[in-house]
Amino acid sequence: AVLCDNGFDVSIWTRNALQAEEMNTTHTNSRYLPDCPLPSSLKATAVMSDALDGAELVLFTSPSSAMREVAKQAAPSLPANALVVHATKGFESETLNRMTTVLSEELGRSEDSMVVLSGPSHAEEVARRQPTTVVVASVDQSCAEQAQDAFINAYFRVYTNPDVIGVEVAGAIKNIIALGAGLSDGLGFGDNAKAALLTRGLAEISRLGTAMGANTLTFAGLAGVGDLVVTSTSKHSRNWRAGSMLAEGLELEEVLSRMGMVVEGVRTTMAARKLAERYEVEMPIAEQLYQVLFEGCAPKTAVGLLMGRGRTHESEQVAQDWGLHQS
Ligand SMILES: NC(=O)C1=CN([C@@H]2O[C@H](COP(=O)(O)OP(=O)(O)OC[C@H]3O[C@@H](n4cnc5c(N)ncnc54)[C@H](O)[C@@H]3O)[C@@H](O)[C@H]2O)C=CC1
Ligand SMILES: O=C(CO)COP(=O)(O)O
Repeated sequence: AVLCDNGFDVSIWTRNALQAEEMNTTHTNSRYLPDCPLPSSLKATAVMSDALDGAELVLFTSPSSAMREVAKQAAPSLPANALVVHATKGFESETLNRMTTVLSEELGRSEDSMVVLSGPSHAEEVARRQPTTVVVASVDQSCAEQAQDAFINAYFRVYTNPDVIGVEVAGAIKNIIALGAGLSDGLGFGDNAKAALLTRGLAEISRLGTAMGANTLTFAGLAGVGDLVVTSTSKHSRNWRAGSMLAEGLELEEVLSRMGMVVEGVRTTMAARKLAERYEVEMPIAEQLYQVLFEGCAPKTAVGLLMGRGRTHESEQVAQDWGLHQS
């Protein structure tokens, strides 16, 4: 919708021909974005090569679990000079790769030319043209600027950032904390608990991201604290909603089937546990979410374990998490 508003000729690909027909005829997507009219100039197709024909910019937005499969299908028809951008928030479960790595492998392009678009941007609000700010990150500044030029407009403000690792890690891990925020709210805990979860959650994001090579400052920006806040507090957030349903005592499978849309934080919790081990960082909130999601731990027990952790000294921890040296 943003690219249509900016005057581009936009084709959207879906594997579902009926959905393509609905988008072309009634200009709606009732299954995934109800009550949001789509631009009448948007063309939908279930034929990948038609969607990619002559494309100058290709935006990949599948769930992380489908990124490799979708990129594989796109590769043969991808125009050589098309700018590749993605807006997916997660890791590949099997390899723990970030999405730019998956795209680079499948598309045979340099990872440095890939762009990631991230930040606090619920689709429901963007489609209604409500003010939204995002980041486009690429190692190649000219690629980031091309994406910035394409997307920026009066209601969609786009910042560039060279820190692809930081932007991708922040976008993925905040979903775990948002699940935790939904659980906390669902359990009836208050604003104090949520503030603690967000603050200590940001410390975990920063700790892992920095160990993976990110610039710590990215976590203070839109892709970091910005997206963490929106996903942990918005009524639109699927991760938050999934967390609040878990607090009601529903089984994970039941929650996912009721959601009917991707809840990236679930797979990301598994990935984060492995990444924490690989990079030797502590992620106590992610670990407790793992226990609740996959090991049958009662949410209240998990909260008790978090609250009862060994005593520590905040400024030393903050300095470490944010890569600062204390004098
Ligand atoms: N919805 C939002 O507001 C935002 C979502 N994101 C990210 O975008 C990604 C996608 O999220 P949503 O579109 O919201 O999810 P969704 O669950 O609403 O829609 C996913 C779409 O992908 C399709 N899909 C699933 N598996 C597929 C496969 N194997 N091959 C082809 N198509 C497949 C589904 O049919 C559906 O059309 C996620 O990583 C999410 O974190 C990022 C920013 C905002
Ligand atoms: O990343 C998002 C908003 O920036 C979307 O979050 P949910 O997947 O939890 O809806």
